[in-house]
Amino acid sequence: MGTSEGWPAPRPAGAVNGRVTVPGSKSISNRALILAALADGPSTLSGLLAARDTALMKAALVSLGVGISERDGLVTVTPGSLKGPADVDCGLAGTVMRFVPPVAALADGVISFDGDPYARERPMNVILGALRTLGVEIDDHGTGRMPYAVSGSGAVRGGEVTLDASGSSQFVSALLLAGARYDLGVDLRHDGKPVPSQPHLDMSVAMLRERGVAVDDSEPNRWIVAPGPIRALDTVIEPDLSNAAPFLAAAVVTDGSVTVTGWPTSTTQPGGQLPELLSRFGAEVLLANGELTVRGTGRIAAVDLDLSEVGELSPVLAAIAVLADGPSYFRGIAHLRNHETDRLAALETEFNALGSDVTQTADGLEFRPKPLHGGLFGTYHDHRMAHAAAVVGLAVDGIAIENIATTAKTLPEFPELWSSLVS
Ligand SMILES: O=C(O)C1=C[C@@H](OP(=O)(O)O)[C@@H](O)[C@H](O)C1
Ligand SMILES: C=C(OP(=O)(O)O)C(=O)O
Repeated sequence: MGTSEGWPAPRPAGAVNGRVTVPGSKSISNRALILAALADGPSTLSGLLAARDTALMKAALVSLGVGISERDGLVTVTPGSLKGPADVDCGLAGTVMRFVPPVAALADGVISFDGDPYARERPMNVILGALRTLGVEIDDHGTGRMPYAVSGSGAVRGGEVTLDASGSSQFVSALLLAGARYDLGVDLRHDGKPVPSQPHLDMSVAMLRERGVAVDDSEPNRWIVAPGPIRALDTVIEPDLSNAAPFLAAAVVTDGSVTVTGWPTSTTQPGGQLPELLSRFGAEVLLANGELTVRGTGRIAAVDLDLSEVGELSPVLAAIAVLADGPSYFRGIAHLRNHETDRLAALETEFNALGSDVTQTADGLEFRPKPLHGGLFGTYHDHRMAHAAAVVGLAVDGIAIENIATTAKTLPEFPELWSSLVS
């Protein structure tokens, strides 16, 4: 697996038909870990994702003094008194680099943060600036980027802060998740272009409320988190619906039928929009008995989609769009330039290298489908670029995926799950 020539993407002879079960949601897992670490007692988490991003989150919390133990697939988190010094490796995980500094601010001591080389390119200035306004001392050598150190004094004043979260919803989520533990809570206002990824904001608010925290989000672009305890909660993590996307896309691009088990009846995950999005591409979708089935219909329809709420689905949806029967447009995703890589540039470059005609716009992508040929698809340390390559590889001979191991960020089993579904 993963030679210098890349991982040969499976190219099935016919339709892909099958069932798949995907592991726990990255976004819910890392929120559950943070909230359990800040809670008023131990919490047991079932179905927690085991992947690089969650391993980094667990290691970060343990280094701050939180107890985490695992038995029979259950993870028990026992809050401890948060202390430095500690070094936190963020890898390339937005949820670690954004969500942990507001927790580190509650520790007593200096907590230093660094990560993968590209992590230093991902914007942090908004969250670091907001934390300073809330009374936290941070040294980032004046860069607004990694590496940085948070000097905690064991408590954070909190209170009012205005920030521009148009670059990432994670700036807001980060402050909401820790905010109840600040002396004054937080009263957060967004001022700027729209905040992307509304489902992820709803996820943060819902998970806080489930743990007894009072959050007022009734006014647009304002979130008030009351100070108070975060209740410990034993919980079951939903499957990662964004990681289900490539498997469902396999049905769309091969005229097959794929069922994902354990589909929640209601969810705050952006993947909850997949049934609607995939039907826009012409697929038939059936959500019944806790399973989602997607069937290809012999036609991949061109689309014009605003993906601002569901940006992380864009790479896989782009792999469908390059195979569609006409030009497609993705809008509202300028912030993807701040993800694991500049995803707009990466998708444009890699699909065009296969013969497509994809162009970046100010806030999205335009696709003019062309016959594609094989080649080595670069992934830029981005799990979802690898997923996109695997999807297009179902329909085009000779696609190889560079560094398939990058899928370990959120789904280490991807190569095996993919091969067993599509081969
Ligand atoms: O809060 C979260 O768990 C996430 C929020 C989103 O970030 P952006 O708002 O930066 O896109 C999403 O893309 C990311 O994969 C996970
Ligand atoms: C943007 C993503 O990740 P992160 O949590 O690192 O921001 C993603 O998983 O698509």
